Amino acid sequence: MTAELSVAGLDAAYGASQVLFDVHFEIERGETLALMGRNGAGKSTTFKAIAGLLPPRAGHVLLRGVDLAGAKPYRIARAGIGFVPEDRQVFPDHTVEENLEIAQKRGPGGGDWNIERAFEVFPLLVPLRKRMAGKLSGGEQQMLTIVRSLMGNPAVLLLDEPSEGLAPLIVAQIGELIHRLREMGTTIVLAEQNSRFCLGVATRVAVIDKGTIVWRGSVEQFRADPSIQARYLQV
Ligand SMILES: Nc1ncnc2c1ncn2[C@@H]1O[C@H](COP(=O)(O)OP(=O)(O)OP(=O)(O)O)[C@@H](O)[C@H]1O
Repeated sequence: MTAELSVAGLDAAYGASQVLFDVHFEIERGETLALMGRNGAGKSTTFKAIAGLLPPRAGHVLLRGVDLAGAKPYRIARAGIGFVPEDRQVFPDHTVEENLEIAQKRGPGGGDWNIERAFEVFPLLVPLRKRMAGKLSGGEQQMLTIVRSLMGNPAVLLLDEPSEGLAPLIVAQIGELIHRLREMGTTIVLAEQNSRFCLGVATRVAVIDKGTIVWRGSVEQFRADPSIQARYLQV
């Protein structure tokens, strides 16, 4: 079976400074993979390299068997990789509805996401529909950026630290949103430092340390071995 997304031998650098070394992982359709690692381990850089924002120096990014490594970001997005960066880039002077409209297009993910469906599936957004995105709370903006990325009907969604900087109650709501997406069959790679959060929503785990994948396995295997957390995730 061809993996939905397969990353292999990925090297990436900022100028002369190489930060990713042979990053590799695979994800099957409908799975949620938690990419876990400390601050600075290389999670965001991995996503940027996959999404084409930092063209990789080497390696493959296969989406349903088609290699997208090094393609322009818009082509990668159009091919079906949706990326939600850490810094929640909403269009602040547009309403929630307009933010969703701007992103709406048919995609290869086979989904049939559109604005009306988004409001149906995520009713928390309904009362915010006419609000300016710049006036939303951090949690609401996070929810909006995730739902907005669905408007392109991606095959795979890359979520970079969606729980970061949010209050526990809001983190729980974001967790529910991701759960909901998973139940609907969305394929998700979730970069996180917050292990409690991501173990609640993920099916598989890959641990990255100093730009290299150091462990891969199921959530059950990860939970059963506290030494992994102690070695690679605690400060
Ligand atoms: N624009 C940049 N220029 C140079 N070095 C960078 C740049 N962005 C990140 N780095 C370095 O690359 C390494 C990996 O950073 P990255 O942001 O991918 O880590 P991360 O696991 O996502 O951590 P964080 O949770 O802090 O985002 C770090 O050593 C970081 O200092």
